[in-house]
Order: sequence, then structure tokens, then C-alpha cells
Amino acid sequence: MNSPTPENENAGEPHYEAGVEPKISVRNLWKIFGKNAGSIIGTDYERLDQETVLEKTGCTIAVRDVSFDVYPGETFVVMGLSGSGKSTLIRCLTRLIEPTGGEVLLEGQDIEKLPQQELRELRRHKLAMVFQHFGLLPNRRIIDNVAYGLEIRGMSRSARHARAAEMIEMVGLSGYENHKPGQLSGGMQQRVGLARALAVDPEVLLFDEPFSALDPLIRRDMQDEVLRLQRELRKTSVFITHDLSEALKLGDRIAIMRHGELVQVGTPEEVVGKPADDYVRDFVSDVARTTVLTVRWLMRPAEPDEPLDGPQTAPGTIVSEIVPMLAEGTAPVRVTENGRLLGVVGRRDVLRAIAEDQSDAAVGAALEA
Ligand SMILES: Nc1ncnc2c1ncn2[C@@H]1O[C@H](COP(=O)(O)OP(=O)(O)OP(=O)(O)O)[C@@H](O)[C@H]1O
Repeated sequence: MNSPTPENENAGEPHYEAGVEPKISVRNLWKIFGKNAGSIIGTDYERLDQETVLEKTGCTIAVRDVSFDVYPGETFVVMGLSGSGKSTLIRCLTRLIEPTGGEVLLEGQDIEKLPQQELRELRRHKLAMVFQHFGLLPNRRIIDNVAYGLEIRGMSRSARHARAAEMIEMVGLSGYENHKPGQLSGGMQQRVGLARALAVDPEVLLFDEPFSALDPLIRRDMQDEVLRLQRELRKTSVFITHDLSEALKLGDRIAIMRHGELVQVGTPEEVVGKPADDYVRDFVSDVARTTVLTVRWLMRPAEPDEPLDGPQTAPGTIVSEIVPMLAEGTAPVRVTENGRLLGVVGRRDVLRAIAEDQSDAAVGAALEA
């Protein structure tokens, strides 16, 4: 994956090697709820805001003309406030909700055109979903819950139990195979949900606000678990959340949704460093930029009298990670790529960024001194 640059005018364009085909392509997708939903697209109503359309037609535009690509191995996060259309969008990807217009292509295949039987096969073999409310079968043991998707596929009991045991171990629940879901905590039940989704070895994992109901600490554990699994398995994932910090932590790219539309699609760094509009700017205003932005955003050419014997780092290093390097000596950190010096970042540069984060007059004044 190529790193984005602050000058990148195409924020949200995929930063993937040329020639890699997207796993999922969404093209001009619409979902309108209501009696005359089909008659809205292509008329003047399609440009009106949700409230006006509802008032005039009784229809709700839940997803409006949305397009994006998700690349193999990518975690694509869709983030937005309640009612922005996230759940509707993710359900359109599997046709759990039928789109009103547009296309969803999975590996180039238009899922809208699939007959029911093929759609069922696709849901069983290529996709797996992790839900907020776990969706576990309460009377079945954990091992049978995890093996459920394989059972539906007709796999033998011994083979599916072997696979399920592997997945249970992977999510750290060995020893609980014979428990019932009700005997496990919420966090543990969500691990079962994850193991069940992974058991079928899907092409694409869909997460619909899976951690929203969990306590903050458990939630953090589960996010770390997803990050770890993603590093190991590199599954293509679409992850829905209304939590910005979760989006920034998990997403390779983030799509920010508002009133059914995508306001910005970009890497966490782009969304925080270069918000597309005031709405996104407001959204990310509380984020400590030094924990998201990389040194690429801060680096500058070296001054003629600056020493160039400081520590080296790659342009993708998060700014906060170079603080200990700067504490060691006075020379600026050299940002290098393939042995080439791209720029330097000194103490003042980092302090200035921290001051901006904190709007801390004291730090600002110290800088001026
Ligand atoms: N079955 C339905 N019939 C009518 N309107 C619906 C239906 N489902 C969703 N909507 C409307 O579509 C819009 C988007 O809803 P959606 O549930 O997709 O948002 P969301 O971002 O997932 O919200 P939340 O985080 O609260 O689940 C909302 O205005 C909602 O009221």
C-alpha cells in the first residue's frame, strides 16, 4: 500500500498497487424506503434533503448515490451517527435489503443479478457477518455455534468440530467449547461470534457495530483482537461503527456517512489531517492528531545549519512514536525512504503539533520564547 501525502488531492482514492481489482465495488447505490421509492431516482426529488423528501413523498432516502471500492485484505470502516444509513448500506451489500438503485459487485459479479439460489450460496460461502447482538443460538454449545455455518454447508460433524475448535482457540476461548452462550460474558460471546464468522473462511467479513454493546475495556480488547486477526488473516472487511476512535484504530480507510451520503473516504490520516468539510472537521476536532498523523505530514527540508546525524525513521511512522527519539538528542529525526532523505522533523515541529492538539497556550508560549 502506498502512503498518502498531504498534497494528495484525491483523498479517498485507493492507495493500492495499480492493477489490483477491488473485492467489492459499490456503484451509485441508493436505498429508498417507502411506497413510491422506485420513482424518486432520476427526478428532482433525488437532490432534495431527506426531510423534504419524506414530507413530500413519504419516502426515506437511507442511502444516496454511494460509490466506493474495497480492496483485498483491506479493513474498510463506514462511520456515521445514528440514522446516517450505515446499517442499510451494509445490508445492501448482501441484499439482506434490496437496493433501490445502483450496483454492488463482489469480485466483479453483480449481486443484484444473482438468482436466489446463487445468492444463498454466495452468503454461505463468501460472506460472514458479525452482529452487535451476537446472534448466537442459545441452546447450542459454543462449539456447535461456531460450527454452525459449516453445518449448513453440509460438512461432517468431526470435520466441522475440528475446524471450530481451531477457531475457538484462535479467539482465546479454548476450554469453553461445551458451554452455552448464556454462560459467557458479552465480550466472550462476541469472540464466539468472531470465531463463527471466521470458521467458514469467508472472502469478506462484514461487521455491523459488533462492539457497541460492550463495556469500554472489553471493547478495547475486542478491537485489539480484530487488529491481531486482521494482521494474521488479512480478510477483506467492512466494519460499521458510530465511534470515531474505533474507526481510526481499525480502518485502513474510513468512509464518513451523513444523511445517507458519503462525505469523505480516506485513510485515518487523511480524514484527520485533511477533513473534507466542516462536518468532518468538527467530527475529528477532538482527535489528538499526533496519534494519527505520520511524520510525512510534519517533515520539512533541513535547515542549512541543522545536524543530519539524528535517528532515522520511515515516513509512515506515527508522530507520537518519534517523541522518545527526539528526547534522546538534539538533532532532528531524519525521515528516509529507500535510503533517501525525504525531510526532517525536529523537537519544535512535534511540540507545535502537540500544542495545536491541546490548544495549549502555555506550550505555544514556550515555543515562542
Ligand atoms: N425499514 C425501514 N423503513 C423505513 N425507514 C427505514 C427503515 N430502515 C431504516 N430506515 C431509515 O433509514 C435511515 C437510515 O437508517 P439506518 O438504520 O441505516 O442508519 P444507521 O446509521 O445504521 O443508524 P443506527 O446506528 O442507529 O443503526 C433512517 O432515517 C431510518 O429511519
